[in-house]
Amino acid sequence: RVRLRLPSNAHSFQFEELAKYIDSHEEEYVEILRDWVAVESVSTDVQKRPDVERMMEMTAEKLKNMQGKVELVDVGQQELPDGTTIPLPKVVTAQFGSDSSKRTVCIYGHVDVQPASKEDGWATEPYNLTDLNGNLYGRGASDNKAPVLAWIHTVEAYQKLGIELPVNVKFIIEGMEETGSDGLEAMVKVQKDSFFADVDYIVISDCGWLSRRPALTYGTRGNCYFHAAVEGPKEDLHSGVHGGTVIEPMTDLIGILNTMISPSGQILIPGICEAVSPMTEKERATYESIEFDMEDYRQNIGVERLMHSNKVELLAHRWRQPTVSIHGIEGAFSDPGSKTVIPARVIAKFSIRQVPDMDPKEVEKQVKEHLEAAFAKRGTPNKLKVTMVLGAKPWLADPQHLLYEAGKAAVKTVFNVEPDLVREGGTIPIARTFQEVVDKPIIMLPIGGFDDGLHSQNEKMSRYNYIEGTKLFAAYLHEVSQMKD
Ligand SMILES: NCC(=O)N[C@@H](Cc1c[nH]cn1)C(=O)O
Ligand SMILES: [Zn+2]
Ligand SMILES: [Zn+2]
Repeated sequence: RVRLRLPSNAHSFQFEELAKYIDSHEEEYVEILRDWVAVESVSTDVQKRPDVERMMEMTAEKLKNMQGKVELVDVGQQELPDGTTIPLPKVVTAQFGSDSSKRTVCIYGHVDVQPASKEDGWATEPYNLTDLNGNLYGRGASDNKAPVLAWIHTVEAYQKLGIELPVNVKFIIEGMEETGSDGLEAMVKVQKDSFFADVDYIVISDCGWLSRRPALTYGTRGNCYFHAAVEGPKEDLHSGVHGGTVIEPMTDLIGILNTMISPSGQILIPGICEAVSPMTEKERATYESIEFDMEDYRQNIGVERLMHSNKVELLAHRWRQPTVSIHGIEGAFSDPGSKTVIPARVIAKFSIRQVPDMDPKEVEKQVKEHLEAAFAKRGTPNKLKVTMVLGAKPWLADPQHLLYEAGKAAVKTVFNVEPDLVREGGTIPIARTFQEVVDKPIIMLPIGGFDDGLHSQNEKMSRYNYIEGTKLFAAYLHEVSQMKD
């Protein structure tokens, strides 16, 4: 495609006007976030699938009302553990502008959320956006509904002010990110030469700052998610009547889970740590230069002691080392009160965050072999089945790329500081697919706060980050249009 090179003053940038418009629409932006948070679009719970579908419809509606070219793309069926299938939520795509003399930026985001209930220990109702002391509390507020809305409001602000968009903007918004972006990889492959054909850059705003300083993100960890099922008696048993006569599935399960990681956090599964690319001196120096207060971090997450006592080690273990996390056990008694039961079938859910140069296929083999050997050693008559349900690879970008220079300039415009260049411990499962299939540069441009409580109780988005973040996006589109490549 022949691209017309524009003189650098071709789009005189009206940042002040945009910022004023955004400020004056704050309450409207909060109200739409309230409507979005009210939708319990939990992708991990199939009972909530109608809510996820409704959320996708609402997203499409909003974009259609802005005269975008919008599609709700069918991405097929999800196979459930019992072998039945249900339709996956549709993926929303939208396009604003198709001027071949301009660059095209594709914004990715998601509008599904992690589960939440007041009983988990929330101070407020998780699906009722609560406005307290400058913070907007609600499930999905930061991850990822407010950032998606901030991008939509950015385009809307340009439109409403009659300022020409400096770049063409595309959106791809999904409703299954929190379970591993089911169906999206296949869709990206199918649409590589259609929807993605004219995309120059991909921008993702589904992560957070490291501190109060704005950040640009150049890496995410991947994730291999496992289910380990142990099956024993045909039904649950009374632990008084039968306890002492059967080898309990839960005892076996806890026993093998305990072989994966040492008390000090060392992964004990052979082959996992050996695959990790060693830290270079340059990387070490970069980590050393990052302003990060370990004590603030410790207090913020509320632990007595962190696993690492120096900043470089701590950041490395958040960003570029694997970790094993045990999330829960299905079939185990977990209600309040006491029940004297021997559960007949229990399924552990655990995951291992992935970093360069780990390979999920290898990890699957290593985990299965390790757990099966540990199980065999127990000499139990129970049955074990280990399944890897997600194998998402890590993503790493070149922070020297012009996209990051544009990010620095936009941060400077809005916040008048230099951003931190950071990596992210969490996973955006589709990031690596974008990198490999679409093969266009990606930047992660976060607006979430370091203390937003993603996936946790009392998740929030501050009004400050929501509004200033919208301005950041408005400035970023301008900076991308001005990049000299
Ligand atoms: N905001 C990104 C995020 O929270 N992603 C999830 C994705 C995931 C990984 N494994 C299963 N889902 C995360 O936990 O990192
Ligand atoms: Zn997210
Ligand atoms: Zn999330």
